[in-house]
Amino acid sequence: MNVFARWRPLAATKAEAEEIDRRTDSDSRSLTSVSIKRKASAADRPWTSPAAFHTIFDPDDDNDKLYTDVVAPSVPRVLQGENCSFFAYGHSGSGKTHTVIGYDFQESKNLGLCLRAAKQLFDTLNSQKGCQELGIGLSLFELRRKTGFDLLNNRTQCYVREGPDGKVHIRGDTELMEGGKVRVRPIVQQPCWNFESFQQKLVKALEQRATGSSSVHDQSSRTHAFLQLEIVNQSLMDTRHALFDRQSELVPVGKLATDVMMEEDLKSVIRGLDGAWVLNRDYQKDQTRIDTIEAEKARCEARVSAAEEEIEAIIKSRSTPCLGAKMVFVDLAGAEYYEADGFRSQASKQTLQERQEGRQINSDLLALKEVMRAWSQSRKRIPFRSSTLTMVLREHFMSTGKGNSTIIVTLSPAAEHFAATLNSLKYASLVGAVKT
Ligand SMILES: Nc1ncnc2c1ncn2[C@@H]1O[C@H](COP(=O)(O)OP(=O)(O)OP(=O)(O)O)[C@@H](O)[C@H]1O
Repeated sequence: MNVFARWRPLAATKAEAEEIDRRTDSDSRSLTSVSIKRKASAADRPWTSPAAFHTIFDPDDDNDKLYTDVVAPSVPRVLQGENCSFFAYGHSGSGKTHTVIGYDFQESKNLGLCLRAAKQLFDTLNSQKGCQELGIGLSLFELRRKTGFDLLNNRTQCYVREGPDGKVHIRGDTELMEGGKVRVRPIVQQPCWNFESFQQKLVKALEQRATGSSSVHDQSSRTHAFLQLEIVNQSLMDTRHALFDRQSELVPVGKLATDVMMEEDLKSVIRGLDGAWVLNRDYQKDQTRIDTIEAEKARCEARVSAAEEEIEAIIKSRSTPCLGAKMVFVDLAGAEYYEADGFRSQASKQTLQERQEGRQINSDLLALKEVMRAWSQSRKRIPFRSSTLTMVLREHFMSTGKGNSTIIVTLSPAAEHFAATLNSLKYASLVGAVKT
């Protein structure tokens, strides 16, 4: 994995008056290591990371510089059909949201990485022959504990489930429609055909992002936010909708088939005098009933498979290689360090629920680190199931080339955040220094 680090500027507050003493060293393999110590005093021993970082950005480097060095080199690969991902990792308040999403949506130098990427994609697609009909399908959801919230669909609650095909699906509740039809909404993907509409939809959706109290500040994003940009055309969008309709048809039929089977199984046994279950000789299993519903289920499954194949065919027969390519940006929830100095005062303001949430975030991040390490080393067993966060990311890791994943660790230079900064650097250097 490519690992970058970014120091944010000191905040103009009393608490951030003192700065961490830090030094950057490049080694012969062009990867960089960093040494930090709490104070400039000679008595304080520095901690030095392994050579694990591509670049360490200074507080003066703006989002534009980061985009040019970190994300822009991946755009030609996306245009060739490859998937890429970018994760922002760091303790609460270190600058993840500023980096990935940004807080200023007007000034181009301050745009978050995802918006800048969308801008470059649109500029390139508009200037290339045969690409004018392409757009970006935007999905945006946040993950809080084990539940997703679709920010492009009024924060509809979604659930992360592994399907019988072994794939992980994120879907809302089953909705009852007019005429008794049901629908199971997947995460919404909004097609955007120009940058302005992409920006508008993103900014509106971000208004729904949840904030809460972290051990550092009160306006912390206590969720992992996933932004996916997929290159789409109208025909791909239409076929996806057809697939969702067919999946919705399958849900009640599949449930009915299970119910019928269970009912018939239950009727065909009775409890004997000794309490044990024995065959009910007075009941003959209604095999015709079972076969009828199983045949209906098989028909629905075949319709789902046909729609899936149609999507595959559209992507395979693409006249432009980038159709279906994805860029994923993840603004991870901030790691929490309760015992670290500097965090105690704010941490004591947190509710029990917020502290439990903080522990859940830490365990998600630990699981992610293990997945990244196992995946980078091409290990046979990758522990995707160890958390909901890694389950959600499974499909993405499986479809992304090794060189196409990037982690950006964001760091506070304030001495009072020393312990948290040290932890973030240790985390990132463990991922970055993996021998493949
Ligand atoms: N590189 C930077 N340049 C200027 N300001 C920054 C930078 N990084 C962060 N900030 C500012 O610091 C504050 C905290 O940043 P941000 O909200 O991005 O942190 P975070 O890591 O996402 O926190 P949390 O995990 O708690 O949501 C914001 O006011 C942000 O504008």
